[in-house]
Amino acid sequence: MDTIFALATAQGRAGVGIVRLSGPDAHAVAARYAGPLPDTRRAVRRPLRDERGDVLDDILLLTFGAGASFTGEDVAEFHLHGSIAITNAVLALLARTEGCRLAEAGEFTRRALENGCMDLVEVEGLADLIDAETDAQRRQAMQVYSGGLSSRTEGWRDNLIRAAALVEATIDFADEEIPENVFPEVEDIVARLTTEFQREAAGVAQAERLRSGFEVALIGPPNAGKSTLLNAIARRDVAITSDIAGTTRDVLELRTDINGLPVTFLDTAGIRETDDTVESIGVSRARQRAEAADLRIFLEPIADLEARGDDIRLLAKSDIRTGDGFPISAKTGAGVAALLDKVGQILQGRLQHVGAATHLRHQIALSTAAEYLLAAQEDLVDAELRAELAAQNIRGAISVLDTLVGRIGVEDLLGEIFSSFCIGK
Ligand SMILES: Nc1nc2c(ncn2[C@@H]2O[C@H](COP(=O)(O)OP(=O)(O)OP(=O)(O)O)[C@@H](O)[C@H]2O)c(=O)[nH]1
Ligand SMILES: [K+]
Ligand SMILES: [Mg+2]
Repeated sequence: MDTIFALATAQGRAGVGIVRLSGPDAHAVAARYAGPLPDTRRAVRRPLRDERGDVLDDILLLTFGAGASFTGEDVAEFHLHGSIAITNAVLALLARTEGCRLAEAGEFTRRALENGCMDLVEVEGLADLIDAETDAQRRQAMQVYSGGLSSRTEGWRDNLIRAAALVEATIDFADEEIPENVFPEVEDIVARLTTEFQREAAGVAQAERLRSGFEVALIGPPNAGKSTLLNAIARRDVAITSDIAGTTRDVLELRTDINGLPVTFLDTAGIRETDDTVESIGVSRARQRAEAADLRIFLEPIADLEARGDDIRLLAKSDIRTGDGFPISAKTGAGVAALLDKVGQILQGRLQHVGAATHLRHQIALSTAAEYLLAAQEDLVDAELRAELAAQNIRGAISVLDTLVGRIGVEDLLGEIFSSFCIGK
């Protein structure tokens, strides 16, 4: 097994830069360049010298023992002054060191997984945590990372193992007398978990949206004030505005954070019939993006674009108009904060159905497990005759749960999961 190393902190100039080593030689290499090792988990200040004895930096040295580190292996950390020259010199020194090599993307985490320090779901949670940009994203990632789904899965698995064992007992003892009728309990477990898996799977779509960010489209005819509203939301001049109808052609994206939710507002071309080739491309893009968005804000109704459930209908330019709709004046700013609150509330409301499952991979696994259990429910209708099939289907659901947490079939999934990791994680 190689000893791997990488810069664990971000590239570039910073107060501190941390180089992490993991593997069988991690401690020996640390001792060779930074003097005698302190006890594990005790930080000491040391000169870090290259092979000629030249001091590269004055560092904080920290070690972790195998079995009590992030990767499960011996680990050493060099806390360097975060200068580009220092980190480069230290990385070059380690690259020249026999038995050491630069880690691949995600390799530290992969070792943690292989050594049983984390399961697959926790690895996904860690990736989400590192990618999190808003508070709600951080909370969701933290819940996955800290094992919410993993422990739920453990519980489900225990229940299903019991259900399968009960059914199998009726097969094994078929000729003898069975002490009691076990099927009501089995039916109960299977029915309960079917519902639970379906409910969990249904929440994933919105959890995915929270990770990728919600899109909210500003829609209306030309000159309705969409671009002026976008600028008011941004509090700066993002979009060109004018009293000329057809000013906006491309879709403009504005990333915002509304009460911890990642929300991208889309300013779009005013929707109308037009002979102008470029404008008509803009209009069809506006329609497409409006269709796909999580929420639409209509500055004025559009005849052939139906508003859906939560979509918001504005009374735009409320400083010069009266009528129905949520009053907004992008010009004076009146109503803009209230509109953002409303958008935040609507999107937050959609997250209430998010459970412990948050990735498409979880959704697929839980839906598949639910299908096995539905089949088992059918078998149980005729339990005396079809006990064997019922047991098989319950076992099928168990093995899907095992794949979910990476107990089996991990290799197939690793490439995909680790593709999102950076070097040093
Ligand atoms: N009085 C008033 N005028 C506004 C308001 N919002 C926009 N306007 C004016 O309405 C005109 C059109 O504004 P835009 O923001 O360019 O409208 P748009 O919907 O983006 O137009 P297109 O990009 O052409 O589809 C400009 O002259 C704005 O100054 C408002 O709240 N009050
Ligand atoms: K305009
Ligand atoms: Mg515009």
